[in-house]
Amino acid sequence: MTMTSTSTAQQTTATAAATATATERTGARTESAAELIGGARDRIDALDDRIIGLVQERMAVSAVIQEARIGSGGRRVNLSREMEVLGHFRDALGKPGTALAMTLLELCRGRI
Ligand SMILES: O=C(O)C(=O)C[C@]1(C(=O)O)C=C[C@@H](O)C=C1
Repeated sequence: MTMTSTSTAQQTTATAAATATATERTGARTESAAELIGGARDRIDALDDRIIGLVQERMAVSAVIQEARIGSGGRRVNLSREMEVLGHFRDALGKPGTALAMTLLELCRGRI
């Protein structure tokens, strides 16, 4: 055997190492599944960046409303409006939607 040739045993070992790497990276047992998962994770990361940007935009708009209300002599919190927001998310996403909306409201106006 020359120094540059690769035995079947070495190839098998290399393939096993590649599969182990895919499993370590993604939990998948095949390289093709790991590639699909890697691409989908990139899409999720991009979606999460957009969601974070939308949450930050919502916080800024909410602050404008709260400052106008407080500046006019009113209170920061408007519970009837918060019930509408909670209902909107619950109708769209069910019970976890309510929890998500509560977290959004907490981010936008702090804890009551
Ligand atoms: O819609 C309002 O009046 C707001 O002040 C915005 C907002 C919200 O972030 O959705 C924040 C605080 C209020 O308690 C209710 C709702």
